[in-house]
Amino acid sequence: MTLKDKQYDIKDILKIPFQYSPFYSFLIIILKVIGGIVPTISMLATAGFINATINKLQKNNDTYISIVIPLVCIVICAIYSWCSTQLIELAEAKLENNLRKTFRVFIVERIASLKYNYIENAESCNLISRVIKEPETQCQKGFSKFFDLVYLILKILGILIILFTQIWWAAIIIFLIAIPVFKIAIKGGEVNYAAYREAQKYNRKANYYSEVLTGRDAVSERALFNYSDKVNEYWYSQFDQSRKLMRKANINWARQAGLGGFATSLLTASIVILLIFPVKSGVLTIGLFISIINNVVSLIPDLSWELPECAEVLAQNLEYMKDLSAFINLDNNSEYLDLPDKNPICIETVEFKKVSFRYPDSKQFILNNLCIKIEKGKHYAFVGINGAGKSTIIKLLLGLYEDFDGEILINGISIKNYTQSQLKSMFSVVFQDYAKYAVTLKDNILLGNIQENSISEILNIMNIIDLNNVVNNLPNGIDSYLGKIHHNSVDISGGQWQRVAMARAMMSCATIRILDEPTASLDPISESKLYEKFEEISKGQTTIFISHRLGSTKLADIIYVIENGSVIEKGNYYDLMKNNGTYSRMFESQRSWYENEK
Ligand SMILES: Nc1ncnc2c1ncn2[C@@H]1O[C@H](COP(=O)(O)OP(=O)(O)OP(=O)(O)O)[C@@H](O)[C@H]1O
Repeated sequence: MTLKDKQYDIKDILKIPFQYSPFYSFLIIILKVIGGIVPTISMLATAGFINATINKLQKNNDTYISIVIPLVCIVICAIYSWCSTQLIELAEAKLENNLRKTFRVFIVERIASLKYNYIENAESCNLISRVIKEPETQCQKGFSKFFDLVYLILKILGILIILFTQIWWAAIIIFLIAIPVFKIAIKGGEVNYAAYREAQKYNRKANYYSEVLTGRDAVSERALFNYSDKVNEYWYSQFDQSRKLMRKANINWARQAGLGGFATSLLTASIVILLIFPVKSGVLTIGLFISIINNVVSLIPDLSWELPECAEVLAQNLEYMKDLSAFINLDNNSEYLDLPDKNPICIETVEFKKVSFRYPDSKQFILNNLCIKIEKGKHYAFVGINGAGKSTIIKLLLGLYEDFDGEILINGISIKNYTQSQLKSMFSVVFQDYAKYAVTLKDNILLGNIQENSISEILNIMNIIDLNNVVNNLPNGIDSYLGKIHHNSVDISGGQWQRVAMARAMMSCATIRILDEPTASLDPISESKLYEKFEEISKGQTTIFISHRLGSTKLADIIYVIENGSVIEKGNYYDLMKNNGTYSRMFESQRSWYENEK
């Protein structure tokens, strides 16, 4: 089941749980609606029981049955209240769990199908992090609070109707005071969510600094540079901003709720005193008087705390629905969820024809009339200073951004005419910031092609890429957990992680293999050797590699030198060295790195 692209509102707080977990949603409604009627029945039964008992004791003119029936009613009501509380808790937990298994999965899938630019944009990242933060709890809470509200309204109405039949003006005053209390609570809920929304921006940053301060990824640098105090200042500043925003909202809310509570308490105390007169004149029976006092007093927490809390949570939920609407309406493409095509198209040529590109929300062109041609079976290298646009070329090639000027042709056909599944099957990439998954070595490699589950293929790739030495030193071979999370897991070296990332990319049947400088933690000679290996195992295949260390580019058939998003030089190593241009100058400045290489 999916959610439609539309504006979500109060109706959807009810619809979504029904859509994903109809049984438990229905159970919660029934239990809460009956629960709302029970206090009125209990109130009447208590009054009947007291009156019948007084009659029996004082005048002996009542039968035992008239005592027993209301007593049984009181006991049944008490049992129902107890049992329904337990059942509701259970149903709410089940509902939340079902929403976690369905609704949350839908949201996660939706994130995976979002256009790439939203993932890199700070504003949409904030929106996504708000929407993905326990969506199942948000929905369950909104739904449950709505029916808590129904429960409270039924309970209050029951008491008010009985009170109305005895002293109508008291009922009307209570009713009138409930309206502003409710309105204040709704306003408070909106303000609180707005504060939460602002606070989340700071929380995201605080969480990041907290990870730097306590996480295992930065452990070595933390010890070396001893920067904890400095980063702690960054963390505290973000945390403090968030805390102040939430505290301000909470103080406002508590002040308003307190005022409502004070007014309600004062009013109910006056009503109780005023009820003494109808009792004295015989208009109100003692049984009903005691029962009304009991229930009117119970209205104090209901009106001053429970009702506002329901309204506040609902108001917050409505704001969440606005976020959900904004999130669902972000441009997405369900094709992004497709797995790579099992029969990849063989790429003969890829051509960038006068391609210009700027990132969304940015004015600066990163690629400027870029022209490059990639032909089957050749090895290419992209070189250039930081920020020249090399990785951006790869992002466009993968179809991550579609808004560019000029043409990108694959086998002479515009890239826009290929499906995501086809594009995914054409290229395998090892990125600069490749991931280190805390799963087994085998799964680390298998993630590169989850459709292929062949151990022999994994072993073959590990052999080609010289990972066997690594495996021999692992406690459970390829089933050993890597990283730092699991007990008994092994953290391998930077260079070994790079080989694992390369092995993962090689699991794909793609016809073009791309290395986007994943070798930063290797020294120049090791990098050069790794690229040699890469070339060797990719014989007959098309490869592109990006590197700042030019020793590795000697083997490339064609080197493109990129500057400001355009090609400024093109040729093989010998052509470019003869040219005496940018490449040759860069190469000479690095020559000493390779002098000892045999
Ligand atoms: N998502 C983005 N939004 C806006 N600008 C971006 C984005 N990603 C990259 N840029 C900018 O685009 C320019 C080119 O970046 P790119 O990563 O393509 O360079 P590069 O040549 O690969 O650099 P490096 O060698 O440092 O990896 C940089 O100025 C960078 O700041």
